[in-house]
Amino acid sequence: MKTFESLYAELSAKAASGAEDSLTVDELKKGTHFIGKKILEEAGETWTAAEYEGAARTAEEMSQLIYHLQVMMIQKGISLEDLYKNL
Ligand SMILES: N=c1c2ncn([C@@H]3O[C@H](COP(=O)(O)OP(=O)(O)OP(=O)(O)O)[C@@H](O)[C@H]3O)c2ncn1[C@@H]1O[C@H](COP(=O)(O)O)[C@@H](O)[C@H]1O
Repeated sequence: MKTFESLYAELSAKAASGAEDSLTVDELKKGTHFIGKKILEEAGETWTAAEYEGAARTAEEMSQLIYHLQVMMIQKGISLEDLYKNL
């Protein structure tokens, strides 16, 4: 099972490697505007799931939101420490 930290490390490694089969690498190439739209999309889907679809579906959408947030972190050079100091 992955954690927030292990996923961030995995995505950072994917970004550094430029792996051609990586959706993360693809998304980073599409840039900030695209990633931002995904964050909005997944945030909305999280809200909808929370209203109408139960905990399991909400957790699934939250996981996708966290993923795209992490892609944006990497895109903008934001470290875990940069994030944690603001929590
Ligand atoms: N956790 C995720 C993850 N969550 C979401 N996504 C991306 O988001 C897509 C699914 O959500 P979308 O909204 O785009 O697609 P959808 O079918 O509309 O799904 P819903 O929005 O309806 O829920 C996937 O096709 C991925 O592009 C993810 N892609 C990757 N990961 C993790 O990142 C790791 C690295 O992935 P790669 O970079 O592709 O190797 C993987 O091992 C996973 O653990």
